[in-house]
Amino acid sequence: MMGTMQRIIQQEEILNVLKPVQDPELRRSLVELGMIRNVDIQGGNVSFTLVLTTPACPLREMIVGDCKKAVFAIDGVQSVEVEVTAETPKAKALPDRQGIPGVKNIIAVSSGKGGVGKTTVSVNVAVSLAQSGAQVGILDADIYGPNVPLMLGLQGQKMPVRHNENGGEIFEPLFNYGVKVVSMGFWVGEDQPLIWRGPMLNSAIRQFLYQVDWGELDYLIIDLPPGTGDAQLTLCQSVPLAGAVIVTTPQTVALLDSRKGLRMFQQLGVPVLGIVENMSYFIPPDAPEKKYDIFSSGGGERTARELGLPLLGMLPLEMPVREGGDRGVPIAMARPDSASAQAFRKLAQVIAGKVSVAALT
Ligand SMILES: Nc1ncnc2c1ncn2[C@@H]1O[C@H](COP(=O)(O)OP(=O)(O)OP(=O)(O)O)[C@@H](O)[C@H]1O
Repeated sequence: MMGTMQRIIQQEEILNVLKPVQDPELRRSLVELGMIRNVDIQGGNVSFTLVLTTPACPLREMIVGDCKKAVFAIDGVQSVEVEVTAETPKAKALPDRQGIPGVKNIIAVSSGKGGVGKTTVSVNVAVSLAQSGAQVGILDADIYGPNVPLMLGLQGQKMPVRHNENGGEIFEPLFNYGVKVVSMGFWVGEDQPLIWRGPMLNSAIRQFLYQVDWGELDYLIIDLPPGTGDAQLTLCQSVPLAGAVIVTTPQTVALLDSRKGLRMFQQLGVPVLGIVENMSYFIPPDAPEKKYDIFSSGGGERTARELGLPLLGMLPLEMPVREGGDRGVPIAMARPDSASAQAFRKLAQVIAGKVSVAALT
């Protein structure tokens, strides 16, 4: 450009305009949280890295937009390039709980009664988190009906075992759709009836938590058995849970049962992230634009309000969800554009967001 001197933009200016931009969930400055890194200025071209607190950040686009707007306000800026990465924070330690080395956040998925879709939610949330780029594991602790192997296409497989230098057994998780998987089903066979009681149950659960080579995980999802029995107690008292999610359907009975679950978590000092309403409405396969409230509407919302918990998500009842489960290809994987897959993805983001906020505040 003839005659005009190009203004030199300083790194300081970039950080100054970014300082007022907040992480909307944490309500704190991105700069102060250390989320802005590697600021680089080449003439009028600015680039930097935005380090989110979870790869499944629900507000990614909004934060990037806010950052760009702030930087473009500086005189002389011609382009802004934002590279987005994530570093998931580790859940807070809890007294008398033993964490799993390398595992940052352990999230329990529970339900008051069976058949409400707890396993379906666990596997689809796990797959959605993995799709976002997170490192994810799932522990199928539903000792009475371990369905995770079936739903993740790993039925009939066995977990490899190796021995450490002291001769102790170390289990290797299986792996599919980006998720490390451990299930009671890999150990005893899915159709083998087993009565788990007292010390045997406790030691089996502890083995699956602490004798598995989980590696580095951002999220370990635990699919709990339904109800509030011994297995649930052992799990909640062993590991420092980042939070529990309660899955319910809109029916009144299911809702009543959720209340018991909530009380159990509260008594054990486990933070409850909120309620998930599954089978909220039916989407017919021949008319995907329609919605039918089969089990009445607003139940999940009402319960969430009564229990003082957030409603984390409402999931449709759709035939491909069940078919995907039976075929061993979760809907989040098989049909990522379907209404259900989108609802699972959104749910996974909401859970990840809440877990990160809890870890950092
Ligand atoms: N949103 C949905 N749409 C269609 N089918 C669903 C949905 N959620 C769950 N199902 C189906 O309902 C059945 C029960 O679901 P699932 O096994 O996930 O429940 P659960 O609560 O884990 O049961 P349990 O713990 O008693 O074994 C499965 O066949 C599953 O595919």
